[in-house]
Amino acid sequence: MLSEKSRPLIVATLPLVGSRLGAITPNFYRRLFAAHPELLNGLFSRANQSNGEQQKALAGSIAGFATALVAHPELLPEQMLSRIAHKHTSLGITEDQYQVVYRHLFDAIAEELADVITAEIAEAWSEVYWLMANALIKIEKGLYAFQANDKIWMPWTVVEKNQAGTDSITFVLEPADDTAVTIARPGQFVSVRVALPDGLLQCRQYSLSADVESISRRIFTTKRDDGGEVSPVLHRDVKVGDAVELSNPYGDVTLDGAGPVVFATAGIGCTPSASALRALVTAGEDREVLVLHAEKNLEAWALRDQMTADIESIDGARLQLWLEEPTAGFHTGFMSLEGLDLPTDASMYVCGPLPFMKAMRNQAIEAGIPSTKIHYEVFGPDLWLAGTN
Ligand SMILES: NC(=O)C1=CN([C@@H]2O[C@H](COP(=O)(O)OP(=O)(O)OC[C@H]3O[C@@H](n4cnc5c(N)ncnc54)[C@H](O)[C@@H]3O)[C@@H](O)[C@H]2O)C=CC1
Repeated sequence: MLSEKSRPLIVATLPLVGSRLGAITPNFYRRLFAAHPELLNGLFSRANQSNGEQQKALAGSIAGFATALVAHPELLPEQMLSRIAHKHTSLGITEDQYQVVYRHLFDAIAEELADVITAEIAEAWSEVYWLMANALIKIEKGLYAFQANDKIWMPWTVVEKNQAGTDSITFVLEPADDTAVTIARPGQFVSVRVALPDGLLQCRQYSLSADVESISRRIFTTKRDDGGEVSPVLHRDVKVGDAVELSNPYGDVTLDGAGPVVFATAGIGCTPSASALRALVTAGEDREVLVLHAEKNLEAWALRDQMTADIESIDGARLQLWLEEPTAGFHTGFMSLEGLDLPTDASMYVCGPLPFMKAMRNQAIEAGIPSTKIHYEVFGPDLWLAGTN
């Protein structure tokens, strides 16, 4: 809980700190990587450092956390913390790293706010930082303890590499050693760590796309991002028989409970809903499921065969498709919920490009689905949660 002493100081300085975060976060990362260059090898994304997205996400989450604390000093923003904790654990973040981040972040704040900062203001912001850090440390300990092993990275052997639609590939992997495997939940992701051509280790999170309950294989599907660093290596360089490092499964946007479900997905964002559909089929669970999917054209849909077969075998499952390229029998253009018969008691899962998710969430709320029942998965730095709109 934020102390009564700190609260007015945070309220008074939040606009100023918020307006200077654009300078504070790059200053922080400069300091952090100067002192710990090893963090760039296998932890932080080089691409998101150079395009500035990591800085924006950090700035947004500090501001978002402080804003939430000021509004409700007795509550911690659980959903926000849970999302960050799942991402952190998939990268192997440890408790001691919070102290390292604290030192460099507060040195950066002291430098960038030198004209206004006082010892009292610094102390109030320290309190905010440690409220957030300690809450994350606690959640992350619980997530690590839940795993079947205490490893961060495990070697898995690629046993199949299958083209999936025009731009994606489905990788099927088997354990390369005898580390105990955690059973995943539908909707979860793993971090995948590969060496780039220049030797730097880099990780990305990919949703499991099928058979999440298996302990003998992992399946994920990834779209090639030509401007990216990791998916081109996976698509071009990783061959059947190669070992790839995977984390344990994480992610809190999972298909739980019973009742009607709406999946609204676009592009490669279909992967978590594909694993959820497969889980329903495996469990022999029939329930009302509305699958809404959007693509450029039919050929681009990475998991078309798997998802259409699974939808057909679930009693109560229906599919509606939007294609940007006009195609007979399907909606044309971007997805729209207008005029659809949405079950208003449904849980809704949204995944795809950020503008798509924002549009779907707004439209679903208009259509009467409560915001608490709308779940979304963001890949990459969490710019939406960060409140940058
Ligand atoms: N790599 C992965 O395994 C996963 C990636 N993602 C995320 O999905 C996103 C990219 O997916 P892509 O397949 O490349 O998407 P894309 O750019 O090919 O777009 C897919 C579809 O999204 C819809 N769309 C695009 N912009 C829209 C807008 N402004 N409003 C409404 N609808 C819009 C369109 O129907 C489009 O055909 C990335 O942000 C990625 O982070 C999500 C899940 C898994």
